[in-house]
Amino acid sequence: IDYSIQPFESLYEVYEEIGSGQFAVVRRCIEKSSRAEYAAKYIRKRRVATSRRGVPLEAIAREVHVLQTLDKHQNIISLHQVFDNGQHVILVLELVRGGELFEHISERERLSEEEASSFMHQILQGVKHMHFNSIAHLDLKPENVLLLSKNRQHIKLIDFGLSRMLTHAEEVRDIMGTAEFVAPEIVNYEPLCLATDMWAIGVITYILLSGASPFLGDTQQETYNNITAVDYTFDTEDFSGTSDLAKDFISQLLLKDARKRLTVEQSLAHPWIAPQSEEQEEKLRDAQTNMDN
Ligand SMILES: Cc1ccnnc1
Repeated sequence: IDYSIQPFESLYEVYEEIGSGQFAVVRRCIEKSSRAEYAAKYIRKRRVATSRRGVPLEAIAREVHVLQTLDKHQNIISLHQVFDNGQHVILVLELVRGGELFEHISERERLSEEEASSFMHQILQGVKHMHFNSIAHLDLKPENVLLLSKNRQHIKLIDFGLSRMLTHAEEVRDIMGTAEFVAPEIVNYEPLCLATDMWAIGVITYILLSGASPFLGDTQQETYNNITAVDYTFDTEDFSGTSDLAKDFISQLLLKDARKRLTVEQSLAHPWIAPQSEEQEEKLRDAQTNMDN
């Protein structure tokens, strides 16, 4: 995608804020020519290398490259256009109005196993597309999973600000996502890999089924200690009604040795994930077909 020359504001009408992060604000916008709605993500540029404010240009370029590489998947947000207005890079993204999976859970406290399995199945489809392209998300968490619309189960992965192309060329060690979801290799600054995402899949599944976070401590250091010790249990009353199959799925992901964790392919074949009802599969295939056309 070329950085459009015309100023963003001359081509789009900008409306209310719909999301915000450490260095980004997302606002609903409408493209004047097509009247189509999008989400404009304003990423603040880091002006001075030693500054802590804003995002370095090469990190922004990475996020754009990842979004372009992953384009057109029913479970990944799509990128429409990119602008640079001097202080910000503006990503014009597909608009997703259903809110965060995170809010959906907190409204419900916890989800049924069918609903949790369906959400995880879709997150795994998006992660499979990423891993097939040697891209690790490295910041998977319920806040980065949006529902296409309130009452539908169709989800989209967003926020590829920390995602990296993991080529064998360069080792990646210095990523730090959100404490609760990071794998032991991130806490220990060891080389990261695609399996780092699979640990986060295990943490998200645990939360969807129980409403509790497996490693969360009273301080960040305590959380990190719990993670590197892989110190978690199912015996809380939250898991009383949960199937052994679901617990088996989680326990094959929350393994300290990244090489022993289920890959995204193995996860999709796991019996707790695999038996998606035929009409559900049909719906998801239709969603992909619509994307391709
Ligand atoms: C918050 C957000 C981001 C991207 N698309 N829609 C909404």
